[in-house]
Amino acid sequence: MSTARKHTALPKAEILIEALPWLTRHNGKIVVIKFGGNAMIDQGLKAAFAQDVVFLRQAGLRPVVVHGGGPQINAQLDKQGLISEFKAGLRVTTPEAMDVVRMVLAGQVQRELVGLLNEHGPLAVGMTGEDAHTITATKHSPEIDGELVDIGRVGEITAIDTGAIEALLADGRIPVISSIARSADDHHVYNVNADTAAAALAAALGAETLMVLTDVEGLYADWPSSDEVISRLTVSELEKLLPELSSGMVPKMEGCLHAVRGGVSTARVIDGRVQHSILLEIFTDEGIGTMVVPDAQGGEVK
Ligand SMILES: Nc1ncnc2c1ncn2[C@@H]1O[C@H](COP(=O)(O)OP(=O)(O)O)[C@@H](O)[C@H]1O
Ligand SMILES: CC(=O)N[C@@H](CCC(=O)OP(=O)(O)O)C(=O)O
Repeated sequence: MSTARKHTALPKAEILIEALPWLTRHNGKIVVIKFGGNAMIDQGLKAAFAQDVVFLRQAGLRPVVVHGGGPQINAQLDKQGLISEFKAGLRVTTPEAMDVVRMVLAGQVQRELVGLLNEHGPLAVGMTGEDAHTITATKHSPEIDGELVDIGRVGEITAIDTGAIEALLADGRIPVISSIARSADDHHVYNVNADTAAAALAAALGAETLMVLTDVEGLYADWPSSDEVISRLTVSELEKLLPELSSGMVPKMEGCLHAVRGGVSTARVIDGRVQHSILLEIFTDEGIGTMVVPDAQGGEVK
């Protein structure tokens, strides 16, 4: 090799070596990555997301993707002249709306992500929570102002069967999961918030990390008046903060709490609008978003 080529290759070798302790520590670990519909802004970002996920897989981790699609569902409901309404942060899902949710999540968003991942090899396999009893739910009626409210076909998760996901992981695949559940009570399918589904899957799979990609930098301490991001907090600190949070952040942070309480080592909310945010989060010591850790590891609310 010429001296000039050695010179340009050396910084690249140093970058790879810097990642070695991290790669060694996380080898074989499951990482659940939730890609929010609001973070799927353009083709470039989606392609970079796919590259990051494939990179993790090729580096020896076992990524599982759970995707959202709220804005994409809104657009399709709009086209069909159906109303989009949210209560307690959840979509009021009539039987007609459920058909649209299922079509958009499983037939559109999931297919697109599977396609992007599979540009890198025969890796991704798409499924919904309906498949192989992966997610079972019962009808969810949230309490609003002290009253139980009927919001239609919205599911509350009652059981997770990780068998199909584990079989795919054992086969070296990347499962890409839509947040739709089957019901054990009736023959209907139910709409589950994708953050909630990702967190429940992370806990059930014994994942090392849950990463939630969204359209903000992380959890803001005093939203919307300030954009100061809380970089790290413990589950107890998060629990105290939960009642103050508003709509979009509620299922995300409840999910992070559930995941870490369920044994996941860290749950992170990161900015999916930043290209390669997954790799940035992993390869920078302090991370780029908000990290939720168990109480034993201590935190700081900034
Ligand atoms: N404390 C907070 N910190 C950050 N974002 C917040 C906070 N409270 C509410 N939000 C809102 O939550 C939104 C993210 O949730 P959501 O719209 O459901 O995204 P996604 O499609 O990624 O699930 C942000 O865009 C912001 O408007
Ligand atoms: C019950 C409920 O609200 N389900 C969500 C499922 C999709 C989702 O969660 O998408 P994001 O992650 O992009 O918000 C919905 O219908 O919008």
